Amino acid sequence: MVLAVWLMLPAYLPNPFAAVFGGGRPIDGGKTMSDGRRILGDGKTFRGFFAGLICGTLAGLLQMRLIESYPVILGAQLPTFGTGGLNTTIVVFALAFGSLFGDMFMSFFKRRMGLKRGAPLPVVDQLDFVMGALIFAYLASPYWFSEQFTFKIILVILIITPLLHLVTNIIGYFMGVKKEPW
Ligand SMILES: CC(C)=CCC/C(C)=C/CC/C(C)=C/CC/C(C)=C/COC[C@@H](COP(=O)(O)O)OC/C=C(\C)CC/C=C(\C)CC/C=C(\C)CCC=C(C)C
Ligand SMILES: Nc1ccn([C@@H]2O[C@H](COP(=O)(O)OP(=O)(O)OP(=O)(O)O)[C@@H](O)[C@H]2O)c(=O)n1
Ligand SMILES: [Mg+2]
Repeated sequence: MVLAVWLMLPAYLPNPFAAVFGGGRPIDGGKTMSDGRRILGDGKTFRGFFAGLICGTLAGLLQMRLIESYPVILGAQLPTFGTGGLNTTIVVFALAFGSLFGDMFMSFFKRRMGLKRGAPLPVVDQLDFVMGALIFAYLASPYWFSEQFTFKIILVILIITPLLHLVTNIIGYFMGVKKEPW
């Protein structure tokens, strides 16, 4: 489980940071589509996107520094991101970007379904950013991705993420960062 969380941290962290620092100008500019509904909604802002992207990428680069001193945590040999050098930065960036993109991508469909901003869509809300992160991480480094994201690791991610998402959202709700605890 530690491996799964380690690999996903650059994808996990953007969303809470987007929630903390989000707000201001919405990415869709307030525009609606032919169905009369917003393209993305007020829950997707430039500030949240870039704050999440920067924090997620920095987290991954920090992990690369941490691994130099602590290559093993809780008995698990920690993997590096990517194949080294620039590819490492590209993979970390891809995990953070994919996480935020996946979240936005599903917000688009939530609006098309007539769901208001903040309305829950169970399973989708918990896994949209995971799908985005995995797709972009694969595109960034197919070889590294297939080495690290084994079937078992992906299964663990699909099981623990809804749990982590729920707990984090509840924490965020009580912190006043989220309007809803989901
Ligand atoms: C171990 C268990 C069951 C729970 C631990 C939960 C935990 C460590 C939470 C971290 C605390 C935290 C980051 C609080 C932030 C509160 C906040 C600002 C929330 C607002 O954002 C909530 C939400 C917004 O995204 P949304 O658009 O999808 O609604 O964020 C969604 C949450 C995620 C995308 C997943 C976040 C997961 C983490 C931050 C995992 C952090 C894990 C660790 C620090 C290591 C834990 C170690 C092990 C071995 C589990
Ligand atoms: N790119 C982003 C993503 C998130 N957020 C902030 O983080 C909060 C939580 O994100 P999320 O739950 O995904 O947004 P919702 O408000 O639930 O909107 P949606 O129904 O589109 O998911 C948002 O309300 C918003 O304040 C942001 O500003 N910019
Ligand atoms: Mg939401």
